[in-house]
Amino acid sequence: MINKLCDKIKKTNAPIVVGLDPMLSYIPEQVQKAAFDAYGETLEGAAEAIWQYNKAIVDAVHDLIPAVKPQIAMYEQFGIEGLKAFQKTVDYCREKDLVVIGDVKRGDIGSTSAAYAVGHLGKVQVGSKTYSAFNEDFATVNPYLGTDGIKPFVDVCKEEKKGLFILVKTSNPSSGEFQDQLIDGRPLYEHVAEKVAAWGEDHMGDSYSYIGAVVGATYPEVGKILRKVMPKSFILVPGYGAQGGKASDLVHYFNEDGLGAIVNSSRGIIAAYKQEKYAQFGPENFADASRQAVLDMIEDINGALQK
Ligand SMILES: O=c1ccn([C@@H]2O[C@H](COP(=O)(O)O)[C@@H](O)[C@H]2O)c(=O)[nH]1
Repeated sequence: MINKLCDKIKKTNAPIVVGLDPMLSYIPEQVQKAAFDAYGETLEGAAEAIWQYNKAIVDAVHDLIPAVKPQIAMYEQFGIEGLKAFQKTVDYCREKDLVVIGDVKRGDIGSTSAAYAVGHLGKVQVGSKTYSAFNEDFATVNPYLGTDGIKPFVDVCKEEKKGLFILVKTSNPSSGEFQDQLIDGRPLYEHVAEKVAAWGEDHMGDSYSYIGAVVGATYPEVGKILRKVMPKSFILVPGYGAQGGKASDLVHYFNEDGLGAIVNSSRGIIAAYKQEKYAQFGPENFADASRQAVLDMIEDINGALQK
């Protein structure tokens, strides 16, 4: 899967990932109305609205991008119906040949991590049969529990040729509270990054490891350091756009081969029609606004990389 991600980035010339983080408040009136007419103002109605919204956006942008990153929290808030919409979204994006990064941020003691890994990346055994439940290509994982919490994910990734993005330095304002704490004179995120590099050593694709890292766009100086600590790890970079990360800050997250990082934008793409810049599209053409926002993001990132 890491080779597919690299190939698709080269083919689209777009080191970006569209975050499918649907909130009802982003979904235009007409999409909500159609869903509520069919299912009422119920959890099922909400799930239908987010599914139709996602589908329209994916249809509008899939040819431009290598990958999507559905954020499971936005679906889980609607319970089982929301999770069904998550699954439909994952399946639809895979049908469109997109790499799917499940932003699920799992991680627990080993036996529990094994169940998470099976559910999101592997196959679950039911009697004599096996099923892929959610079937994402990559999942985000929290490393706080240490090696025995990560190993089950790595084992499933090896079996299935799938990958991980492990939280190393997150984009949020408070991320430094724990992640910047010095241990033996170096911040915790550097220690975690060394582990990510080590965990990935024996699960390599052609050029990059299947085991990648999350490093926020909002801490570019840290990104520059971590790129060197994990030269073979792909970096998933959230925080561009809505959280303030800028393309010019992201140049050092990439390697000299032009690969090694993939920049996420969620609200900035899926709710583009709400921005003044894309107001001419109007809510009825929300998916066209998203397409334009993707084109602008690609130009912005590539422009910075070529300078
Ligand atoms: O450090 C992190 C890790 C994950 N995220 C997730 O990425 C998106 C960002 O959404 P935007 O709308 O582009 O701000 C969201 O799903 C976060 O949970 C992150 O932001 N930072």
